[in-house]
Amino acid sequence: MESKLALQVGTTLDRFIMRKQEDFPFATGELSQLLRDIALAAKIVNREVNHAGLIGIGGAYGAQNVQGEDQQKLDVIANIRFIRALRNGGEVCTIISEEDDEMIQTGNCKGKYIVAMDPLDGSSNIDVNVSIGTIFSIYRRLSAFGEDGVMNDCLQPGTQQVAAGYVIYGPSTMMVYTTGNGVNGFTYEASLGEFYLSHQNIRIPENGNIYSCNDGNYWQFDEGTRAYLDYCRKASMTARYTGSLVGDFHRSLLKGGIYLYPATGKAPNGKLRLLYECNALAFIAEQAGGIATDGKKRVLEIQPTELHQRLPFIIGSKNMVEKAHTIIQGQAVAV
Ligand SMILES: O=P(O)(O)OC[C@H]1O[C@](O)(COP(=O)(O)O)[C@@H](O)[C@@H]1O
Ligand SMILES: [Mg+2]
Ligand SMILES: [Mg+2]
Repeated sequence: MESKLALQVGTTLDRFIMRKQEDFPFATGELSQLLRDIALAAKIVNREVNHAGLIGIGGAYGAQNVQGEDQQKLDVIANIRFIRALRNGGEVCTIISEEDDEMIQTGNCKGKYIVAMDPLDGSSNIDVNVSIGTIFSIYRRLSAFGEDGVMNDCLQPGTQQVAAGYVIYGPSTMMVYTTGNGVNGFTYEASLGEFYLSHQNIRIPENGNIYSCNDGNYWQFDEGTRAYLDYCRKASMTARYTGSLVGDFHRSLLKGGIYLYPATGKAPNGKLRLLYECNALAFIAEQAGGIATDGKKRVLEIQPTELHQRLPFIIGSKNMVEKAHTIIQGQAVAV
């Protein structure tokens, strides 16, 4: 048995998963296999994202999803790829997807896990070659084996996640995830078809100088949020907003920063979805030393009531999110 040396940068994702499994004497390998299934689907979607313009899979699909958003072809293709990989992998009994109104039963009644996913995040950026992503949350089922998963299995608070992560399809493709023991990032080497450990034990800087928010909504935000954005400007902080949650969060994770998608007149409950966008990133942020809230409450403690529920979202460096709270809640004035 190979000695328990620290895992080196350049370790394959497969080996990393295997080695981490050894840390759990009672682990039975299903979660490890599920993480591999997600990585497999990510490799396929990565290829399609890279070639979208060449093989005519850019652009609109011509239908709307349950959110009333126009689906892009890649939203639908990524959804199919991930569902297929999770179904064939056999570890998942039920899937919640941004692109499907209802729970998706995979038929794997012995499957231990529930996956909530945003198959393609940042859809408005697909055709303009800006980073996009996939977001996933993994829960253990609560209901008895042998049956399909039920709504209760799917409406668990974020604190119950056993693993969560995202894939970013950008200048390089990376998979970043946590199983509750820190956050690690793997970069995809397409010519070898492997993800390699490139960012070990990621810690989000407690402070940063970058704020990320769709400023075009400024006059739709409440007074507190406007006061915080005024503070960011007066403090000459740097504004960065790509319009892809995964891309904007990934930058904050590595460099420090804060991302906000507050409630607006158009989206009074916020735009982002608790089950398959915010819970996963909140788990990652907290595991990396950051904070994620709905402006008041810790996202992970929110009890979900609907599959596609939305919430206002603030996430990022600890001191920056705390500062935002004090200004937004009117306990401090902008400088
Ligand atoms: O265009 P807006 O209103 O700024 O919204 C951008 C936000 O919406 C999203 O695109 C929503 O995610 P989807 O693309 O998965 O629907 C986020 O990635 C992004 O942060
Ligand atoms: Mg999304
Ligand atoms: Mg999406």
